[in-house]
Amino acid sequence: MVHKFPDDFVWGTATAAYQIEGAANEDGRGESIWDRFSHIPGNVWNNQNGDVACDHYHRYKEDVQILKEMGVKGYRFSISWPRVIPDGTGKINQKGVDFYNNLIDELLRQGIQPFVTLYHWDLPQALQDRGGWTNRDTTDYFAEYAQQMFKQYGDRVKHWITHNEPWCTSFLGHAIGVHAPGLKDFSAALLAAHNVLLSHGKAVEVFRQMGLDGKIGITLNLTPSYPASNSADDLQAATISDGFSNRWFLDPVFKGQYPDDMVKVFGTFAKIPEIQESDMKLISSNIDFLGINYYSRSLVKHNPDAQFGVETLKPEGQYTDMDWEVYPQGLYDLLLRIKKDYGDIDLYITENGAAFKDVVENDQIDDIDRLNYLKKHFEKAAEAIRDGVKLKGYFVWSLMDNFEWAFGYSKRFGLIYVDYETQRRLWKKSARWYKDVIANNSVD
Ligand SMILES: N=[N+]=NCCCCNC(=O)[C@@H]1[C@H]2[C@H](O)[C@@H](O)[C@H](O)[C@@H](CO)[C@@H]12
Repeated sequence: MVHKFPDDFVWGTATAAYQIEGAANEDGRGESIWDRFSHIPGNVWNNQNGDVACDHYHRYKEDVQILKEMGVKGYRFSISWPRVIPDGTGKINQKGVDFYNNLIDELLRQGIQPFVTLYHWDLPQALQDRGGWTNRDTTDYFAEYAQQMFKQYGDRVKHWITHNEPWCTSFLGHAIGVHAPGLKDFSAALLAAHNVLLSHGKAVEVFRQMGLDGKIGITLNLTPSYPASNSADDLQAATISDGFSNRWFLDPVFKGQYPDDMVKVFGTFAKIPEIQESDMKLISSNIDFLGINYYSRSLVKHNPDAQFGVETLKPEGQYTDMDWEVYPQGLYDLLLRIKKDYGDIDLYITENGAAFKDVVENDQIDDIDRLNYLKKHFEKAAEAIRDGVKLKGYFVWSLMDNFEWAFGYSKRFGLIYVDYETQRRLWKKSARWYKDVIANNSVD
């Protein structure tokens, strides 16, 4: 069966600064928390780091040429805050600003719409030294940074994403500790989450005040949670899992309040952040679209000995190299749920993709697992659009293999294979297939 997409559907790919740029100590770039974190032995697989990565800082024209050949309509990338404002506040680094000017102009020359993420986890270390996201002042520094970026690029960039995955920024970085800055303090994580959301609201306010022609939103990683049975305990476990993964961020952004049930759950063992009068109004400032990063689902059951009384299961089925279950139905269910519970707002899949082990034979990479993963998820996206969801675009994670955070370069998500020894880019089978999907605007 052929799944057709709307004529103006934005097919694209996504990347992030720290994962692809390299040039970590070049042209005035300041240190980020990921530079610091990745250089501490033990934090990243094989003690790898983003010092060079895909050398995109020097190879961006070649990479934009690949985007052009792929026929993408949009390209989602992030700006490295410490590359443009090395100390996080104050002085601008013109060479850093020029890099993104050149990248944006190159994309527009090739007829590709830039979708810009302001924060994709690489906080300037100078701000971390003052408390980072646990310091409320950082929300003002973020608004200052956002204003500068709107001023520099707002004439050409028409889609802005304030934050990428506040859940990861907060919980992986401040509670679980596997991401920068590597804290293991749940109260700090809740405070960080609040300040990240508040900084989002302040950036939206600045964007509106500047009267820019464009749209602004936020990207949330959302994980639909399913109960292992219909028992009251398992249903409650799924509700708590949904609260932790999804509603802790969706409710403030769209309803201007934290979910009561989760305030009670978290309040039993952590400090709920102090909320000032205008905070929730700012956090729930009207946005133009929601970016959704979808990878997989959670299947859960009640277990009194597990965290929050929730045990995550590993059902039979196919798993990616990240050990994430392949579950396309979760994308459909998630999209319909967002529309039902949070409103009929424009949606973009700002990330979806899969890591599988790639084998190179005669410069060919037959990544049929990744191709089939994408095919199944595209089909579910088409069904959601058919059933009334305003899905406006889909960005595959990722354009190319890159630095996969604590997994280093051991996990490959790219449509394009990167040989890190030579920096050669090789089209995988999935990339050639994606080019055809875009050309036909349909999945067969
Ligand atoms: N509840 N819960 N669980 C949350 C589980 C975290 C899932 N990881 C992501 O969403 C990250 C996102 C990131 O933007 C990108 O920079 C990463 O490279 C990809 C691939 O890893 C994905």
